[in-house]
Amino acid sequence: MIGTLTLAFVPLLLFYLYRKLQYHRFTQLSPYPQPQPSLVWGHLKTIHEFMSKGEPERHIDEVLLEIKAHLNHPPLFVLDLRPVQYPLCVIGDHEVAEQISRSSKEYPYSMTKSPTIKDLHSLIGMGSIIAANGEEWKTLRRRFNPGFAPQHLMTLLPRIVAMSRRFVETLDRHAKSGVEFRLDEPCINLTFDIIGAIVMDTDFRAQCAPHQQSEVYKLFRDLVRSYPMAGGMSWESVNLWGALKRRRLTVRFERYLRAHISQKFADLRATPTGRGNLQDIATLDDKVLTQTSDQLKSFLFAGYDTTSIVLQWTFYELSRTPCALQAVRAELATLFGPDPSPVVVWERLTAPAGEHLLNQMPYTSAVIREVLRLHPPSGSARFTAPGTGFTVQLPGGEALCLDGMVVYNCETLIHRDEAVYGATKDVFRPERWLESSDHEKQKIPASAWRAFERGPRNCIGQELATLEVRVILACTVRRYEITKVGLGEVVRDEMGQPVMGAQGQFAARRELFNTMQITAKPVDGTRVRVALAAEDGAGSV
Ligand code: HEM
Repeated sequence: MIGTLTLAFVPLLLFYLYRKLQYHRFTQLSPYPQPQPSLVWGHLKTIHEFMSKGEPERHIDEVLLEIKAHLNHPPLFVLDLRPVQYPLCVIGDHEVAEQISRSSKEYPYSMTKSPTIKDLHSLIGMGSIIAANGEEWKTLRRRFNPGFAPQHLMTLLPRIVAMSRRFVETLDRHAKSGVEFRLDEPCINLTFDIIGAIVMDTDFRAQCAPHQQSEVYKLFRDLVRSYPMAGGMSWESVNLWGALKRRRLTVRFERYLRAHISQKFADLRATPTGRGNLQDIATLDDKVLTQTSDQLKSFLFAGYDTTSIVLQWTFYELSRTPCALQAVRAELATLFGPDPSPVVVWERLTAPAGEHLLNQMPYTSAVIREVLRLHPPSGSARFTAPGTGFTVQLPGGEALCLDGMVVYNCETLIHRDEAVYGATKDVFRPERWLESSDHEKQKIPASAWRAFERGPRNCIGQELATLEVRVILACTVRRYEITKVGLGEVVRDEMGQPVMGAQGQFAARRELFNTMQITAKPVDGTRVRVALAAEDGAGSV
C-alpha cells in the first residue's frame, strides 16, 4: 500500500517541481529584457556561451557589453543565476542607474549594498564602511568625511610627493636596464605606500626592495592574491584550501592592525592635543578595535587597488595616443616650466600655495576622466529585499520592480552607451571633457559618468585618487617614454615606426583588456618597457 502511494506521489512531486521551475525560469522574470533562459541552467549557460566566444580571461563586464548588444541595448536586463546566486539585474542606462544610487523614500542613503559583498569580508572586514548600511553606515561616513575633504587632502601633498620620488627612482632603474616589466608592480607599491602613509601614518616601504618591504605589506598582498581570478566565476572560488589560507592571512593581518590601533590610541592619550579619528573615543574596547580595524582594511584596499589601475591605463593610453601625450606634456610645461625634471615639479608642488597648480591641469584631468570612462575599475552592486516594492522607471516610461535581485550599476555599460557618447563611445578622446568643446560636453549628462558612483554612497576617496594621479603624471609624463609589450603592443611599419590607427591612436596588434581579480585590471599586469624621454625632455633627478 505504502509502496503504491509512494509510486503515485513521486511523479506528482516531480511534476510540481517541474512546474515550479518552469514558473521561475520562464514566467517570473518575463517582464524584464533577458536572453532566452534554459529550464535547467537559467542564464548560466548563456553566460558560458558568450564567455567562450572571446578571450576567456576577459572581465565579466565585457561579456555583459556583448549581451546588451545582443539584446539590442535595453536600459537594463536580467540574468537568472539561480541557484548559484540571486537573479542579477544589470543596469546599462545612466537614468536608471541614478534611481539606484540616489536617496529615496524607501532608502534614504540609497539602495542597500548587495549581500554578495560578503565575499570580500576577509579583505575589508565585516563592519566595513563599504558594506555597511543605514545608520551604521551614516555614522561611519560622518566620522571619516573630514579626512577625505579636499582642504585636508592638500595638507597631505608633501607625503604624496615624497612617495612619488621612490616611484621615479624605480622607473629610472627600469629605464636604465631596458628590460620589460609589469607596470602594475610599481603602481601598486606606490599607491599602497601613499594610502599607508595617509591612513596609518606608516611607511610600509612597499616601493623598496623585497627584503626592505614591511612584512605587513607582504601579508596584505598575499591576502589580496588569495582571492580567485575571475572573482567567483571559477572553480577556484570553491577551493577550500584557498579559503583556509585566506582565513589564516586575515587573522595575522587583523592582529597587526589591532596592535597598530592600540599603539596609536596610547600615543594619543599621551599627547592630549593629538589629532586623529581615535581622538573622540574614551575606551578602546574590543568593539571599537574591530570597527576601526575594519575601516583601516577598507581604506587600504579601496585606496591602493583602483588608483593603481587608473595609473596603468593612463600610461598605456597616453603611450599610444600621440596628440594626447603631447597635450599633457605641453600643459605641464606651461604650469611647471620648461625644465621637465621631477625635482622641479616636486619643489613647485611643495612650495607655498603649490597645491593650487594641481587645479590648473584641465587637459590632464580630462585624460584621467576619459581613462575612468573607458576602464572603470569597479561598479556598484545593490540589493532590495522581496516585498520592498522598489521600482525604477525606464526611459520609455515603463516601470519595473527590482525586488529580490542583485542590481548592478555597470559603469562599463553606462560609460559606453552610444545614446550618450555617440559614435566615439569606444574611442579614447579626452577632448570630450574640455570646456573648449563645450557643445559636446553639455550633451553629456552628469549621471552618465559614474566611475566613483554617485549619491550618498559615492566614493569617499575620489579627491584623493585624482590628486595622486595628477601628481604622479606631473612628475613622470615628460620624463619617460613608455612602450607596451605583448598585448596592446603597437603595430610598426618596416622602418620601425608606429602605424597610426583610425582614431588618432596607434594601431595595436591585439587590444589590451581587463580581467577580474576583485576589481577590473589589465590582464597582463601591463607589461611595458620604459626609456628616458629624449635627453632634453627627461630632466634630471
Ligand atoms: C580611481 C580610484 C577609485 C575608484 C575608481 C573608486 C571607485 C569607487 C566606487 C565605484 C565606489 C562605490 C562602490 C559601491 O557602491 O559598492 C567606491 C566607494 C568607496 N571608495 Fe573608492 N574608488 C577609488 C579610489 C578610492 C580611494 C583612494 C579610497 C581611499 C580610501 C577609496 C575609498 C572608498 C570607500 C571607503 C568607499 C565606500 C564609500 C561609502 O560607501 O560610503 N576609493 N569607490
